[in-house]
Amino acid sequence: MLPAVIWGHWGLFYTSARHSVRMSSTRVDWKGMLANRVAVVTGSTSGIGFSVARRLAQDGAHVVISSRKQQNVDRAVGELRGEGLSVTGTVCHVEKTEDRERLVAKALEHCGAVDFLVCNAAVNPLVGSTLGTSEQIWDKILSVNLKSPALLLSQLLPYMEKRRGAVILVSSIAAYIPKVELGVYNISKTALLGLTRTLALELAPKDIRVNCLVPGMIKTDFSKVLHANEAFWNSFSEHHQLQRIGKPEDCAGIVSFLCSPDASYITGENIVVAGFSSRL
Ligand SMILES: NC(=O)c1ccc[n+]([C@@H]2O[C@H](COP(=O)([O-])OP(=O)(O)OC[C@H]3O[C@@H](n4cnc5c(N)ncnc54)[C@H](O)[C@@H]3O)[C@@H](O)[C@H]2O)c1
Repeated sequence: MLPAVIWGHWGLFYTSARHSVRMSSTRVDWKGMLANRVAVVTGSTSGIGFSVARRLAQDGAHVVISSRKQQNVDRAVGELRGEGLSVTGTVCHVEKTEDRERLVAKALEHCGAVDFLVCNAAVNPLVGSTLGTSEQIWDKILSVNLKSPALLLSQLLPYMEKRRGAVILVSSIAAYIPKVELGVYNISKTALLGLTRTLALELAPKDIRVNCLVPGMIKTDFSKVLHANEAFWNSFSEHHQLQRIGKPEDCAGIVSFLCSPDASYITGENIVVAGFSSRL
């Protein structure tokens, strides 16, 4: 029973506690923690978004998968359904109004309401210096990474009210430790910290919590251009206290926790999942 006690009183120990429960012979069934809840995850056909979608569904939520290509949506939905999870999916390029409308409609098919929104989609970071960036690239990065989460939330909000739900924005350690190679991406991810706080204030009266996941270097296709670059990795890994690169699963449990009732008094926070603390 110890893991359950740990979970109840110190929610942040949830991931390891849950893991130990799964590994033990006396299994405690955690499924159902997010039962009867509906989650929308953008950019969820690969990497961190896919891992988050899988974990929310494992914890009982019905999850709506989305990203830009139908074939990727079909593959992700097929894989998770094959694991017995409750998921649906649709194409949603987060910049496109009509795609966001389609995503909202798909999410409402399950029970007419939505509980959780995880804004994970973002455009590839490597653009170089801020002052050398064209106006077109500025617009693209700010549109996908910053504006689209707010616009999607405003479209979903009427269906999230009275559900005591949660929003998770996905920033980056680049917001805390900017790297010159990442230019405008650093800025878009820093602005998400401000969006988190502003939305937390705006939505508190509706009992909707808004928090921010701040991943460090996580091994995905998105970050390959960075972690496969020896010079970049050597300079970045100087920060690391845990001597490894992160896995998408390292981010998934914390998102599930932030959606769960055990996080019901947490809002406006940034949670760094980076293998180090920028404060140490
Ligand atoms: N991997 C890392 O090291 C790292 C570090 C810090 C932050 N992040 C953040 O984590 C999030 C996920 O990144 P990842 O590493 O899992 O990348 P990934 O490339 O594995 O996944 C990104 C997903 O977003 C989708 N996507 C991209 N642009 C989109 C758009 N316009 N509309 C809809 N979907 C779109 C892709 O199809 C893909 O499914 C991003 O917000 C990224 O900024 C990643």
